[in-house]
Amino acid sequence: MPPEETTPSPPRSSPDEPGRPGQSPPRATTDQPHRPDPSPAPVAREPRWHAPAEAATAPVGAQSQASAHPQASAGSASIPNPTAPSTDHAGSPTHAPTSSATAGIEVVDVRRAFGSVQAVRSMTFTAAPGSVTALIGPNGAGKTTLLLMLASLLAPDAGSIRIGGVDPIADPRVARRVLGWMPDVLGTWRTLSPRVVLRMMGRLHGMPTHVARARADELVAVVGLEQLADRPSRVLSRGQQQRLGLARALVHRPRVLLLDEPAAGLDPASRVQLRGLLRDLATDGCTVLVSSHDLGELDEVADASVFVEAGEAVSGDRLASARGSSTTWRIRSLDPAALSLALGRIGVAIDRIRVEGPSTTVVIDADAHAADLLARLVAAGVPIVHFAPTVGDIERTFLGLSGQTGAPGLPAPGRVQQRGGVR
Ligand SMILES: Nc1ncnc2c1ncn2[C@@H]1O[C@H](COP(=O)(O)OP(=O)(O)OP(=O)(O)O)[C@@H](O)[C@H]1O
Repeated sequence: MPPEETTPSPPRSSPDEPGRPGQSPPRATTDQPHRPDPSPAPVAREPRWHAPAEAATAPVGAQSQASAHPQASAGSASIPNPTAPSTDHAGSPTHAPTSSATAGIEVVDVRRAFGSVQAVRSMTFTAAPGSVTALIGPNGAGKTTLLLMLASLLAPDAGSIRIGGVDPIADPRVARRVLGWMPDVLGTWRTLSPRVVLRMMGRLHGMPTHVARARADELVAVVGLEQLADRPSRVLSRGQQQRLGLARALVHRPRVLLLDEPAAGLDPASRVQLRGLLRDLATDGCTVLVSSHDLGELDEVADASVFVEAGEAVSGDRLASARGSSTTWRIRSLDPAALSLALGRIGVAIDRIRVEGPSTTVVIDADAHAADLLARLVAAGVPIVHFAPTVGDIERTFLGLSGQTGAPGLPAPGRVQQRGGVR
């Protein structure tokens, strides 16, 4: 059983260890009882929370619904592949058998209602192994409901789900060996320390005591909780609880990782570290599906994205239209006057240019035109120090879907008047 279901009633906080607010068990999002957590699993070492900077800043791949682009990240060569055939602590196979063709997430026409509320209307998408897929949508779109169904904690009314080739509804015990689940709010034993919580999770996953102990020690370091590892969990801050929640999801080295708002409450440095960890896990072959409202974060880490609106995946046509044909680029130069002059000489239409403090923004129709403009500015001797879109692909698409542009005050890209040298 997951800790939130088996957690004994929390004792009162002692005076020297005051409990933190908001540490009650997770919100009830289902109308069904949660099922037991996944069982055992194997393996060796782990990508670290303190990931290499280059992995943390890996560029975003092409963002497209229901497509994924496995992306190699630097600094991960020594990390073992969690999808490799594995054995249990006695040397016997423990993972559910999966083929590479079915190792990711497959969702076909999944539906779920709560009474008269159709939370998930019709969801179809895939998430590929070795990639981070973003799950994006406004409040109430159905993301958490979908994740609960993927995590085998909520039965769909209709449709088909495969997690690593396993049907989580028909075969939840096997599915739970494959998947790791990090809910948006951590439910845990408030009086137990993170180290003990992780040991218990290891034992619940079927690990022998000494293996569970070693795994807990390892994970405490992976998520950077060494200093608090032996304090009661109730003293953890929101961000520290997130770290423990992630460690808990990783205990059995899952091949599919489902994360609901994992960066909530994390400080900026921790967010960078989380991105590095997720990239490393994906590089190792893990299928990572992450729901978040932090579109900038997702733009940094995701290889693919699934946009959800009113319980449905947004169609490719709508996504293409939402992305629009133009992008606003931000340019900074050591010599702003030279930049303005050069933009005029190159023939950029005045209505596409906007000066915003030390930056200049320019609406440009295509990446190739942006590259051409940059080359011309450099050739003109303008000392450029920054040249990038004002928002990432995911954010631009989300804003397009919600009818907003990425740059307040600028016309919507699709409505920019077509004149001037750079489109
Ligand atoms: N247990 C429940 N009983 C009744 N309605 C529910 C239940 N869980 C979710 N809903 C409803 O289903 C819809 C989808 O909720 P869900 O939590 O999946 O959205 P979400 O996309 O995760 O939202 P958010 O981004 O705000 O977390 C909402 O209208 C919500 O009110």
